[in-house]
Amino acid sequence: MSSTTYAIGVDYGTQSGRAVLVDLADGTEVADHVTPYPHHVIDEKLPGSGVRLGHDWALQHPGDYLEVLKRSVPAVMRESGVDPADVVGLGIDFTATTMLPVNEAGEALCLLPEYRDNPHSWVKLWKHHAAQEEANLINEIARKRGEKFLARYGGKTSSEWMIAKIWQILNEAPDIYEKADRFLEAADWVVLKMTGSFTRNSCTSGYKAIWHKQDGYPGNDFFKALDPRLEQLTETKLRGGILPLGSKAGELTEEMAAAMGLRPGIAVAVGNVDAHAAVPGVGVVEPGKLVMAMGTSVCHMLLGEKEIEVEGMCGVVEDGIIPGYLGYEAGQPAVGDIFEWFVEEAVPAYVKQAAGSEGIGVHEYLTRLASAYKPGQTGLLALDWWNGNRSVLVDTDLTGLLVGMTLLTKPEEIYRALLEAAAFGTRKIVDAFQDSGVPVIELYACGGLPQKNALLMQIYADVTNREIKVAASKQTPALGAAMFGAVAAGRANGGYDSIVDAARKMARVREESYKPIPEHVAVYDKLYGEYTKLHDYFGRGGNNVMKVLKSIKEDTASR
Ligand SMILES: Nc1ncnc2c1ncn2[C@@H]1O[C@H](COP(=O)(O)OP(=O)(O)O)[C@@H](O)[C@H]1O
Ligand SMILES: O=C(CO)[C@@H](O)[C@@H](O)COP(=O)(O)O
Repeated sequence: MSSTTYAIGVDYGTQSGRAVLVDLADGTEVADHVTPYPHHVIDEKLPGSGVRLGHDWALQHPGDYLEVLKRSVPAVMRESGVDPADVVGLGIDFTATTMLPVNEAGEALCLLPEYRDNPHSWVKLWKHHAAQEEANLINEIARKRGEKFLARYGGKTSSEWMIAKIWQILNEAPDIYEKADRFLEAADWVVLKMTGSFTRNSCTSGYKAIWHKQDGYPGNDFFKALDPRLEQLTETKLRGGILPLGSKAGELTEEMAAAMGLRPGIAVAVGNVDAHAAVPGVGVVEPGKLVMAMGTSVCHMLLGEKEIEVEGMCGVVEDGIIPGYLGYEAGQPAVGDIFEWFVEEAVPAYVKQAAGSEGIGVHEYLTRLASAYKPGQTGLLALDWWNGNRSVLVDTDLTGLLVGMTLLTKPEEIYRALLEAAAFGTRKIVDAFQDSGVPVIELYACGGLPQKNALLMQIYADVTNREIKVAASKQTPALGAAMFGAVAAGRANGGYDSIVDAARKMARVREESYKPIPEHVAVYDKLYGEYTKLHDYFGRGGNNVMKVLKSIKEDTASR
């Protein structure tokens, strides 16, 4: 090993996985490579058999995750020319809960011929929302029993999480439930494949599987009250030691080292959630700084000193983001995805042609036109619920809304209203933390959107009335994951002894930031008042039209 050492971070997103090779002295990203998942998001039919999937389903192929390791890691090694002997650690971050059933050997059930035609044997992606009934029951039963864990999750658990997804498998495919030796987060499965060790990580367990550092999982009596067949779940199919972030899960096996072009025996850190890995990736290791990981969805992370109940937060987990602090998380389950929907499904042909003839993308074209409007000038207001609401209402059955259209409304005005709606959704989250006593002083942004859309970032600053600093890294979660890989290796092996040390040396924000413009803030305050009225009316039971429409739609489809 030379005096320059490196770690690799692998970031598993919704559409693709990305490996980044990082210089541990100063966080320089020496090389990166993206592998789009060959099977994409599977939401209509199973590959091979063509078995059709139900409404709100979203699956992935676990083999795609290994493809990322086998294609992207050798690619960064090749491109950089770095000697594998100088790579001391590797960390990964993942979407979550993205989970799968495995057999005793840790093999994914969907990769075995006898189970592959059953959709429940596949990886359920975080945005698989078909376990909403189970989630509703978990919340109702927990509330009735006075389970104290509910408060740690803002009063509700989500259909995106582990227990609801497991229970859906039990309800709809009891044979798959039976055959599953364990249910694993995909993050832990990939770590298992690299090291041969079964580990679970404190981040996904805490935020997504109702585990608590002091209290453990809810008791067997709670699971029995859900369904007697679930009574032993945490001792059986969820068994396994839960390790804190930065722990070494194991060492890279000979076989995987050969496939990845690395040295066997290097430290592999326990898995982490993508958004959470981004926090040290932007250099945030103290309270008061809300980190927004902005892409397909937006996740909001904040450190605090005390465990406080905040309405609709996704969770508060001790050591869940940075050891020594309570890590708070909230989120919006669609942001970039809403803009994508508009561009793909609702933009007239003339806009696409105009963008094409200028040689720019439709997002860029609409953003340029939308930038010419002042706040409030479109006369439009939207609710950002195209994929439900994660915080503060925690309800995946809510849907999108747009108010104020006239015969003169232009596509770019709608696009701007959608950007503003996303910012209003974030303001709800900021206000919920601030009003509950978890201060939000500054905002930090990372992910794809801050690099793609300056108008969006200015709107976020204006709507929240806070300065927004942007990560210097384009791959913040991967950088954070690499930092945890370096911590798993330890200083004696060329890494770091703590994530705080690693973040101080390796993370940076850009020099320029987005500052609120007072005239915009004033108009957005008024619009936010109207957003809040719509939000409460449609989201807090004043008018359940969104749910009624959904149920009529489902009844009609099943007839
Ligand atoms: N110029 C743009 N303005 C706003 N959104 C954009 C733009 N270009 C792409 N997007 C959206 O960004 C999202 C992808 O964000 P990114 O951070 O790259 O991905 P991921 O969340 O999968 O990591 C997509 O939903 C896409 O619609
Ligand atoms: O749920 C979480 C984090 O808690 C995310 O993994 C999920 O929203 C997916 O994030 P991305 O949009 O892929 O960045």
